[in-house]
Amino acid sequence: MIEVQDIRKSFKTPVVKEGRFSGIRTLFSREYRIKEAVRGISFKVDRGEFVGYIGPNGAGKSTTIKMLSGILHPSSGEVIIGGMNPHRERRAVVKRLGVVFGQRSQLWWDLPVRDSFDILAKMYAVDEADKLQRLGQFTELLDLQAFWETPVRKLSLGQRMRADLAAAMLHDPDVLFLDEPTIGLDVNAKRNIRHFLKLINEEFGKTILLTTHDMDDIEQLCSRVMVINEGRLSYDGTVRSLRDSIGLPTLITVTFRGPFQIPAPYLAADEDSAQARIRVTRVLDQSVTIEANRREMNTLEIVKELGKWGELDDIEMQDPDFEDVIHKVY
Ligand SMILES: Nc1ncnc2c1ncn2[C@@H]1O[C@H](COP(=O)(O)OP(=O)(O)OP(=O)(O)O)[C@@H](O)[C@H]1O
Repeated sequence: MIEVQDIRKSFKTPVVKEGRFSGIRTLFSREYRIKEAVRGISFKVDRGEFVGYIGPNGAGKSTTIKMLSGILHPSSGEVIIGGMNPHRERRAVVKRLGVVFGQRSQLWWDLPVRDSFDILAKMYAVDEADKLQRLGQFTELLDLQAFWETPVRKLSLGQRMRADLAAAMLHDPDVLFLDEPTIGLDVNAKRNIRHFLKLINEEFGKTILLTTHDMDDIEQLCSRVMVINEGRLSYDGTVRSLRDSIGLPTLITVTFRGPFQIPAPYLAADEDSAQARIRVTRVLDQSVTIEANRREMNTLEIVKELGKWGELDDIEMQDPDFEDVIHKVY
């Protein structure tokens, strides 16, 4: 559905002059700085995938999304969406794309929400019956009715984001590019947006590329995640294997039914010994909490080992916090 072949994007910006009349001198300066925002990225996204596209500030995420949606022209490389090039066949591609930039609305600021939808329906040549059918669906899913007649500038951020998402879906695109759709939202509003995104991916089969700084978005929505760092992809795979590859310890708390005995080497966790693959971090009555690295020992091995210490009654696992995993990747 999306094919990206070695895309690059450099920005040329004038070097800012210091001192008196700096503005005017910068304007007429011939000195430029080249910023390589995207430095050769390739990937494919299949129909129906929900892919997270993450990276630190300034990594090149928005620049990539802008190249994919045809807003920016790559300095080199090629983008193909649904078999078409977004620059050469802009009109046809735009019909198959929905784009949401969380920081900026595509709705008309001073007009009631309803009017923006009327304009968009005309722009995308959505016929009246389809428009009404989709609006009915979105109104129900995103509760648009409450602010249907309100000018966009008076909407809360959560309402505005719901309206923007519905607007991006009005022409029934196959592919959605979402750049920070949950930015600045409270817990409840985020949950509503995530619920909607999950639904349109799973029930309506939309292919979604999601940029976000909220790792809960990624964990709850994406099966696959791509990490961009300084303009290059540094990871492309499942969220699960990203966790595992980073090798942060999993916390496991076991409760023993009767007496139990922790072998001495596990308590005196010596980093170099083989036993250090399991480290006891807390003992409280019948429960023992250990840290183990699942890159070194799989779950079954860990449980087998713990079973030698006493009769197991209960076991609880806590994966490393995804924020911590990502912190290591960045
Ligand atoms: N129009 C532009 N002119 C010059 N430099 C630009 C332009 N757009 C982006 N850049 C630079 O390119 C780099 C990548 O920017 P981009 O907005 O793609 O990052 P990002 O990963 O989306 O960051 P963030 O998470 O902060 O939104 C940054 O150094 C940015 O300053």
